[in-house]
Amino acid sequence: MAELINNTEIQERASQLSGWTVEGKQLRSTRLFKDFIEAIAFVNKLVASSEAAAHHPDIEISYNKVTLNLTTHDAGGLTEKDFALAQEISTLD
Ligand SMILES: C[C@H](O)[C@H](O)[C@H]1CNC2=NC(N)=NC(=O)C2=N1
Repeated sequence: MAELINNTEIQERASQLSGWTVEGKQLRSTRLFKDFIEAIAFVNKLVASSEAAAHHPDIEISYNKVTLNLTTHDAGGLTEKDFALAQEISTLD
């Protein structure tokens, strides 16, 4: 099982991530798009990286707004898996 990252390191790692905040035991990112079609296109781009990592964001879609939440369920908090996937998602348009 992936190891939990301690709070000090979480803050440090999160400060190096663009567009993500720590909310409780989750990493959260909200992205705004032109419309629903662009929002869904972005969500589709998440499939390949999420499947490759065997790690998947929880996704909220509200018209042109996509909110992603990452946590590691079996570890009960944030692990390297969350930061690695968040970093990769940050590189997507
Ligand atoms: C067996 C499989 O790897 C697990 O259920 C994975 C799938 N995707 C996951 N995604 C996320 N975000 N957290 C998890 O703990 C998780 N667990």
